[in-house]
Amino acid sequence: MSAPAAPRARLRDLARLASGHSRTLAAAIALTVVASGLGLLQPLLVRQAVDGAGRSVPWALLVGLALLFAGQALVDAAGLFLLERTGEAVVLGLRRRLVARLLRLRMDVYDRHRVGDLLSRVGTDTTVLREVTTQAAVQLVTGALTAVGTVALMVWLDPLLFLLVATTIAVAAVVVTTLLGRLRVASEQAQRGVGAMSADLERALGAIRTVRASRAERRETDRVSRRAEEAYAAGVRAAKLTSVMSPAVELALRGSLLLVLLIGGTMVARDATSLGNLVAFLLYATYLVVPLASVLQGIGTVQRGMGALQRVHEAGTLPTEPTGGATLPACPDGSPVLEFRDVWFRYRDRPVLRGVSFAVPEHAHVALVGRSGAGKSTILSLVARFHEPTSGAIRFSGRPAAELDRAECRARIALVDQNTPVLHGTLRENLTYAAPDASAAELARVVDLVNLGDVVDRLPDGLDSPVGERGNQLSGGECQRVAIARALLCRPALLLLDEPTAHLDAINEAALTRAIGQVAEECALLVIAHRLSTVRRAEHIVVLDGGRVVAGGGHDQLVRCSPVYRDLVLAGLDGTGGTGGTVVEEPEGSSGPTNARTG
Ligand SMILES: Nc1ncnc2c1ncn2[C@@H]1O[C@H](COP(=O)(O)OP(=O)(O)OP(=O)(O)O)[C@@H](O)[C@H]1O
Repeated sequence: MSAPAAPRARLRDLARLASGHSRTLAAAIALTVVASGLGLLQPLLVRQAVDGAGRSVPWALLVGLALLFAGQALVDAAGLFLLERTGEAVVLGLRRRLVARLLRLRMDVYDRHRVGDLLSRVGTDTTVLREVTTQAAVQLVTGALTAVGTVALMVWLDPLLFLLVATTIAVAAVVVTTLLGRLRVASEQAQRGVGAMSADLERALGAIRTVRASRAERRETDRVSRRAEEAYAAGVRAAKLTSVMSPAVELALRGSLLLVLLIGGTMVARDATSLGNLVAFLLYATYLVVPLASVLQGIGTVQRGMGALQRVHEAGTLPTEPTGGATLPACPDGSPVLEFRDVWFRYRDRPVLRGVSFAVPEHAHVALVGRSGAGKSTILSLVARFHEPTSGAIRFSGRPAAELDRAECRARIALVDQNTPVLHGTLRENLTYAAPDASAAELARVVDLVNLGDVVDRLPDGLDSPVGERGNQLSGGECQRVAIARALLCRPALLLLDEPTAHLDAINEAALTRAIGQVAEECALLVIAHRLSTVRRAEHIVVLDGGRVVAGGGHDQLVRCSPVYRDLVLAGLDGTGGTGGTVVEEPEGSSGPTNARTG
C-alpha cells in the first residue's frame, strides 16, 4: 500500500466522516458542555457554603448542590448515549461504503492485496475509527471548552495562584507534544500488524485441508503468532507512550496543587484571601485535570486513529471497475456472439496473449486447447471482462466490448469456473445465484439436466440444505454440476466453461456430457477442454501455444495438420503439457460429435 499520506489530509477525512452526523454530534457536544457547566458551578456554591458555614447550615445551597450533581449526571449520560450511537452510525456508513467498494475493485487489484488484510480494514480499522470520530471530537471540544471555562474562573479567583498552575502545566504540554508523532507511527504499525495477522490466518484457514495434510499446523500457528507479536510490540510501544503522557500531566497537576495549597494556605493565614476562595480555587485546579486529560486523550485517540484512518482511506481509494457504457443491442444477423481480433494481453510486464483471433458464432461450440500456461483461462477472464486487452478488440455481438457496459456483457454470459464455484449457503441459493427470480419449474429442469436429483433427495432439507463453506459438504463433481446448473438457469447467450480436470465417474461424466449437449442447444459454448470427448464435439477447436493461436479447425483436420494439437491429443489433452503417452480415446458412445453445426 502507499506511503502514509499527510496527517492533515487524514484529518480532513476524519471531519468528512463525522460530517453526515454533525447535528447529532453537535447535540452530544452541547449536552456534555452543559454537563461540564453544571460541574463548574459546583465550586462556587461550595465557596459560599464554606464561607457562610459559621453562621447557619446553608440548606438552600446544599439542595442546590445536590440538584447540580444530579443534573450533571443526567445530562452527561444523555450526551454519552448520543455519542456512542453516532459512533456506531459512523462505523456502519463506513463499513457499507468499504464493502461496496471492495466487491467492485478492478480484478488485478485483488491479485495485489491479501484478502485477510482487506477484511481487517473493514473490521478492526473501522472499529478504531469509531472512537476517533466521536469520542475524540467530544473529548477535544468539551475538554477544551471546559478547560477554558475553568481557567477563566481560576484567573478570576486568584491570578497569582493560576500562574503557578499554568507554569507546571506548560512543562507537561511540551513533554506530551514531543511524544505524539511517535504515538501515531506506533499505532499505525499496530494496525498493519493486525491486518497482516488476519491475512495469514485467512491463508491458513482457507487452505486448512492442505495445512492438515502437510502437517503444517505448527508452522502456520507460528507464522500467525509472529504477526500477532508484531502487532503486540507496536501496541506496547503505543501503550508506553500513552502511559508516559498521562502521568506527566498528572504529575504536573498534582505538583501545582501542592504549590497552590502551600502558598494559598499561607495567604489564608495572613488574611490575604478567604478560606472559601482557596477551597474553590483548589476544586477548580482538581477539576482542570478532567478536561485537560480529556483533551490529551482526544489528541492521543486521534493519533492512534490516524493509522486506522490511513488504512481505511487506502482501501476506500483502491481503483474500482469502471461502470457505464452502451447497452448490448440484439445480435445483428450473422454477427458472432463473441469475437477476438488480434488481442494482446499482459499481466503487468509479462505478455500472456499475443495477437489472439477467433470467433464464436451463435449457438456454436468452440473449444480452447493448449498446454498449461498457454493462456486459456486468461481468454475466459477477458471474455468475462475481468481484465481488458492491452491491444486489439473483443466484440460481443458485433459491438466492441470497450464501448459496452460490463454488467450488460456479463448478463449475457455465464462462467463455470473450476475453482470454488460453490458459495456458503443453501443448495437453492447456489443454484439461483445468477438468476434469483428463476421459477421452481426452471429449477427442477436444470437439477434434472445435470443429474443433481439424487443429491437433492439425499440432503436432509433438499434444496434448502446448507452446502458448507465453499461447498465442502458436496463432492467435487457435485460442485461442478451445481455450477453448470446455475449457468444453465440464467439462459446465457454464451457459456464459458472451464472443464473439470478432476476425474468424474461414468454417471457424472454422462451427466456432464448431457449438460454440455443441452448447453449447445440453448447457447453458444466456449470451453477450455481437457477431455477428448468435449474437443471432438466442438465444431471449432482453437489451439493455443505460448499465448498465440497456432491452429484452428475440426478435430480430424487438426490431427492431420497441427503438430501441437497432435502432441496434446497424445498427452491426453489434460493441458498439463506432457508429451508422448497414449491417446486417451474415450468410448465412442460417450463422445460422439452430437449437435455439430458449422461454426
Ligand atoms: N493474475 C496473474 N498475474 C500474473 N500472471 C498470471 C496471472 N494469471 C495467470 N498468469 C500467467 O499467465 C499465463 C497464462 O495463464 P492461464 O491461466 O491463462 O493459462 P492456462 O492455459 O489456462 O493454464 P492451465 O491449463 O494450467 O489452467 C501463465 O504463464 C500464468 O503464470
